[in-house]
Amino acid sequence: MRIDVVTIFPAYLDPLREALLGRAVERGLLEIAVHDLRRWTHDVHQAVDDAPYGGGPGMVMRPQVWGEALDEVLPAGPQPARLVVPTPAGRPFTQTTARAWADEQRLVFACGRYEGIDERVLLDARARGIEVDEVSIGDYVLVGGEVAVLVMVEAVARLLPGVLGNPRSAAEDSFSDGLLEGPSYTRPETWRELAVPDVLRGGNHAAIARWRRDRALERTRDRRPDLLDALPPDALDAADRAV
Ligand SMILES: COc1cccc(Cn2ccc3ccc(-c4cc(N)[nH]n4)cc32)c1
Repeated sequence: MRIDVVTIFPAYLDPLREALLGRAVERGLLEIAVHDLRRWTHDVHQAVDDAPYGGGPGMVMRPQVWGEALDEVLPAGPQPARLVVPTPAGRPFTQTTARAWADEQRLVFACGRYEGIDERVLLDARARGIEVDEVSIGDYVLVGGEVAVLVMVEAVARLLPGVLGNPRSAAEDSFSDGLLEGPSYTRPETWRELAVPDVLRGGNHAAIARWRRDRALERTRDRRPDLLDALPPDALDAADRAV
C-alpha cells in the first residue's frame, strides 16, 4: 500500500516514521509520502486560504492550490486510489472502515485546516472518477486534519500483513467480535495487594475464554450498549445473555 498525505504542516506527520509504522515502512510493507501543500502555491505569500463566500468566521482553503496538488499526487487513471478527507462533518471512521481501506492499493489523505477545504475540490475529484471519503474520527472538533490522519493511518496500517508481530492481535482485537476488550493482566501475580483473577492463572482454557467473554460483555454493556444493540441476532448465545 502507498499512502500520500498532503498538508501545510508536514512535520505533524513525523510520528508515522516512528516505532511500528516506521519499521513497516523500512521493511517495505507500506510506502508513506508526505507533501507540503504550499509547494503548489505560486504567490510570494504562498497563500492557501481565503475568506468564505457568504461570510462567516474563519477562512476556507483555496481550490486552485488543492486542485494542482491532487492533480499531481492523485492523477486520475487506471490505478485506483481513494481520497480521504478528514472533517467533523464526515461519516464515522470505524474499524470496519479501517478493514476496508486495508485492501486499497493507494490512499491519499487531504489535511484541511482553517474551516476546511473549498467543496469544489471534492466535487472535481469525484468528477474525475476518484473515490472520495469524508470521514470523522469522533464527535469533537480538531484544528485540522493531520491528527485524524495519524489515527486513521495507524488503524489501517496495523491491519496490513506483516506489520503486527502477531497477526492474531489484529484478528482478535476490540471490535473484531463486536465487543469491547475486557481487562488484561501480567506479572506479578499480586501488585499493591491486588491479585490477578485466579481463573487466568489456572490452565483451564475454556474457563479462561468464558471469563474473558463475560468481562467483555459486561464492559460493552456498561460503556457501549450501542455496540450490543448492533450485534446480529445470533451473536450472543444463552451463556452470553446470562451475563
Ligand atoms: C470542516 O469543518 C470544520 C469546522 C470547524 C473546524 C474545523 C477545523 N478543521 C479544519 C480541517 C479539519 C479536518 C478535520 C477536523 C476534525 C475531524 C474530526 N473528527 N474532528 N475535527 C477538523 C478540521 C473544520
